[in-house]
Amino acid sequence: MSKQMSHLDNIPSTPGKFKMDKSPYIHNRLRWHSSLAKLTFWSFMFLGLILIFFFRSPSSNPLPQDPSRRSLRTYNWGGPAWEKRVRSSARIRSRNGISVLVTGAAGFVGTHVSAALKRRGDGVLGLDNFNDYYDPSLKRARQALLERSGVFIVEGDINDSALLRKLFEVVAFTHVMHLAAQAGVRYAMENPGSYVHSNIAGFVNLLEVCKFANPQPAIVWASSSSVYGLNTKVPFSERDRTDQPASLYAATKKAGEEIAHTYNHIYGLSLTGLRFFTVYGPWGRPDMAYFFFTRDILKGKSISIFEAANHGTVARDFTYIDDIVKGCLAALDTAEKSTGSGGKKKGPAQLRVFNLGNTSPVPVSDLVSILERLLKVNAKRNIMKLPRNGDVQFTHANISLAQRELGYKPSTDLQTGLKKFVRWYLSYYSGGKKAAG
Ligand SMILES: O=C(O)[C@H]1O[C@H](OP(=O)(O)OP(=O)(O)OC[C@H]2O[C@@H](n3ccc(=O)[nH]c3=O)[C@H](O)[C@@H]2O)[C@H](O)[C@@H](O)[C@@H]1O
Repeated sequence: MSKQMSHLDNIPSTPGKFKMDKSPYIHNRLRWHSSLAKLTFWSFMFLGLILIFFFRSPSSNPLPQDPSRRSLRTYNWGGPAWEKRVRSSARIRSRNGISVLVTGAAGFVGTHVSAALKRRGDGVLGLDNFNDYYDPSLKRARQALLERSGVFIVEGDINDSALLRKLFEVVAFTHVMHLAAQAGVRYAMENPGSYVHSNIAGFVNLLEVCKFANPQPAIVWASSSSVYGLNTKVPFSERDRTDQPASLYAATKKAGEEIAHTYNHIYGLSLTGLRFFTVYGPWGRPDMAYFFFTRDILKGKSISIFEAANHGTVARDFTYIDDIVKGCLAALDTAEKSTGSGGKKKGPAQLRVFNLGNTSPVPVSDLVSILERLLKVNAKRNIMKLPRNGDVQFTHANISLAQRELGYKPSTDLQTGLKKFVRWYLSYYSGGKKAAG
């Protein structure tokens, strides 16, 4: 090795600069050639090893922190007992009921929608990968809640085509309520890959399986108010432009809407996208401001309240979960059948997008004041400039289309909704004994 190294040291880095005349090896060409051959051989070996390492090592992934990758672990599914649970959970128990595959069923909206469907006698089967974007024990608690009402959640990823095909083999779902997604606006800067994985690749995979299903299901799925991006005209209407997203999250939801158009156009899938406006309530998401503000106020930790340039107000059209659930069920109930079969379109199919908001934006500082009153604790407010990490200054929904077509009529104001949230929060975390994720 040391011998080779000495040769290596003597080989010029740029062959053009190699002056043969002055080389001490000029009289020993044979030895030099054999050394060169050895060097080439070892260089190739070395390169090969590097390549093997690069392609096999998990750290070669450009997004090593991607938590959704953990969801790619293999899940146990299949077998007669498993199929029996799937069938039983998806069995329709009321006249004119529907059978719905709910993706993201252990998520916030997914749990509430699954429970509501089950209550009215529809067949419901959940699917969730239980990733750890936020405290998975909260997802497990939601799962236990659903389990008690007879909803089985299959553990698996929407990117797993074999699993999805199997589910459609076992149950002829009439509808899919697609809520599995990588949520959160700010986290997209930390982990862009997880948004592409779930919101784009996962959605396409689901649509691919749905297009071949016989019968094809009607699909209702979660888009987002964030597609309105940097728009300044309020309230936001479905007819407004959606081509200036402020976050990768928003861009993936916008992409989802375009993908939905394509699958509707080519394969006759009936598709309804719901643009949710900052949904909150009991069993909510710990990554959302109202949730972690509550946790931090109770802990006496300071909270960051964003404001726009020149002390501009940052506001959200906060929408209570029960109103959102009603909108979701109405979207399922008014969804027309898909028209294709065997992967082929037979005729035009329904394609819809609706705003599901509350129509009354509330400044974030008012949200904090309401929480202070409900918690009877003063918040330590740290007013901060709105960071440029995906947040938009305000959202405000025009819901006349959803009102007309879905009978959607939100009825919970922020004060009432937060009261219900706080009651749940205090009982779930039993006075702060359990740490909120
Ligand atoms: O409506 C939507 O489409 C989106 O609503 C929420 O996104 P966001 O409205 O940003 O909700 P939060 O993250 O809970 O933020 C609420 C408000 O609090 C503000 N905020 C957030 C964090 C913080 O530390 N301080 C603060 O003032 C934000 O700027 C925002 O105005 C969800 O997180 C998204 O998944 C969803 O798609």
